[in-house]
Amino acid sequence: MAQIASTQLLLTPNEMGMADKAAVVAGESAFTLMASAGKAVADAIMTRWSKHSVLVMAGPGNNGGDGFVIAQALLQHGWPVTLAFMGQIDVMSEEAQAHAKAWQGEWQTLSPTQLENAELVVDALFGAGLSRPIEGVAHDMLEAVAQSGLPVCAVDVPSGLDGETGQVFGVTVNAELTVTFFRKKPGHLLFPGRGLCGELMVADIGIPVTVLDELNLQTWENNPELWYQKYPWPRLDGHKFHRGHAVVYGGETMTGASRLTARGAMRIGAGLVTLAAPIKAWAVYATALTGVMVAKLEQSQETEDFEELLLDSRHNAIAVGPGAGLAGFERIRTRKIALTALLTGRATVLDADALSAFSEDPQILFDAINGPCVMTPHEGEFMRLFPDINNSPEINNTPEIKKNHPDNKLTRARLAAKQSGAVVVLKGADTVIAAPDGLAIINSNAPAELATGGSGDVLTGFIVGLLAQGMEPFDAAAAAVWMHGEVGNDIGAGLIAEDLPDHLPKVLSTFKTQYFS
Ligand SMILES: NC(=O)C1=CN([C@@H]2O[C@H](COP(=O)(O)OP(=O)(O)OC[C@H]3O[C@@H](n4cnc5c(N)ncnc54)[C@H](OP(=O)(O)O)[C@@H]3O)[C@@H](O)[C@H]2O)[C@@H](O)CC1
Ligand SMILES: Nc1ncnc2c1ncn2[C@@H]1O[C@H](COP(=O)(O)OP(=O)(O)O)[C@@H](O)[C@H]1O
Ligand SMILES: [K+]
Repeated sequence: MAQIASTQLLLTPNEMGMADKAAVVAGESAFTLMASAGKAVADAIMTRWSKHSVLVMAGPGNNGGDGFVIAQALLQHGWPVTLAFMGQIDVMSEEAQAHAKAWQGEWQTLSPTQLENAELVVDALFGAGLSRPIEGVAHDMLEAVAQSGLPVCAVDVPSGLDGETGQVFGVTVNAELTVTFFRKKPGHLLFPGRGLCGELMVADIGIPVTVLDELNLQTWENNPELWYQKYPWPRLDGHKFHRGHAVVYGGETMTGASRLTARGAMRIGAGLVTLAAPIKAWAVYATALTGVMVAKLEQSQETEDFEELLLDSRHNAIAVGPGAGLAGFERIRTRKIALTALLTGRATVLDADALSAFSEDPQILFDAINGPCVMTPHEGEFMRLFPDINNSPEINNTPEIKKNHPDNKLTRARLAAKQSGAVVVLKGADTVIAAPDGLAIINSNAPAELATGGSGDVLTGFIVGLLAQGMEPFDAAAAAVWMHGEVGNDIGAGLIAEDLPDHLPKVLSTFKTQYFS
């Protein structure tokens, strides 16, 4: 995957530091890298804004070094520039000192009063080297910038934002534009970080792509580049059995949920979809569904009937959870149905009630996962199923506290995948898809309109539909999440879950034209 989609790789600040060092070892000069970084930001500023009175805030490390380059470039183009420095020049890196010496304007010491005459702020206080919450004058300054409402261009990250987790260390600013270098960082895509960066630009500063080979990177931003080659397009000589047969379990009360799942599975191309439902609700399903077949599960022997249905090995992918039921005895039935699905060893998606039904003893569920499995919890379901990951004092107190901090959504999803043996799709505005072996993808194309009842049920349908067509769980989950986001964008305002499956064909056509013609 790394070679196919190198542009989608995400580097933590630490990994970016390693890439930076490897580039220097490979013959790039640190001075030139910093010059290119600063120039890229200055160019972006001059493209976006007309000549304004600029305040460049330069911090004590190389982020501040970039600030000196930016200030000088803008000054040379006739912009009125004030440079506000915080730090000690003689302890800065050689390249930062060299660029600081090249600054031909006036120096000032960082202070909130400098905002009075500013029309635009360049934030080069802290970048990848942020190591603790911001305090003192830097804190006051960032707070004053935030309150001023002035437009901000952030260098690498808005200062205070942790590029690894997307969390804020004490205080930060809301940037209108963020220019980062070489590759994005997870913190640019994970909330709240994503909401603080404004428009995000990635500048090529001359770091050779070959440095990535040495880094064993495992995190990507979701994009078809990652999985389009494995996408199961219908074969010219194919028939419906080549496209798999998905089985969706439907409960007795919330019948809409599993119907959305079944329709999602059909639309994404499963050859056949059977919805298996308890007899009490059978008529509802049978009346409402046309292309989807409905199988009856007799009263008091639903699990046995479900098991029997699955004896047919053509039923190659199963979804359990949407509308499965948690009230009273339904909870036990949902558990049994989920375990029956997992026992077949066939590709299974577990969502919603199939996750919550195991909140008291999740290990029973994890022990049953021996085949390809995708779990799609939202935050609430995740908390119920993985309380250890969220609350364990061990996790909060390890030396790697930052990496394992519960606010690190990427780490939480990875730990959950490892613990359960399933691909975990931790949903939200910044959905993370993680595999038990540590590979992870952050999704970034989903619009807020997707936050509506039933939208997750459709996602489950997309995933099971791709699994039925033979896609591997990690790829199927990534592809489905991306399609879901694209469909959401396509529909836009007014979106309801029912629309999602029926708008998929348009998104699929665009995808097909782009990647397969
Ligand atoms: N990657 C690339 O390819 C390239 C990267 N480049 C640029 O380099 C940047 C990374 O530079 P960097 O490593 O020097 O870190 P940076 O963010 O400037 O801060 C470190 C300083 O801040 C201090 N400090 C930390 N936290 C603090 C706090 N809360 N409150 C107060 N102080 C605090 C810390 O002090 P210490 O922790 O050591 O006490 C240290 O002095 C990167 O973001 C990008 O802009 C480009 O130039 C070229 C190519
Ligand atoms: N603010 C948001 N921006 C983008 N996508 C979102 C947002 N909130 C939720 N989503 C997506 O919408 C879907 C909601 O799923 P879920 O919470 O299971 O809802 P339901 O159970 O009603 O189907 C998920 O795919 C999630 O990633
Ligand atoms: K910054």
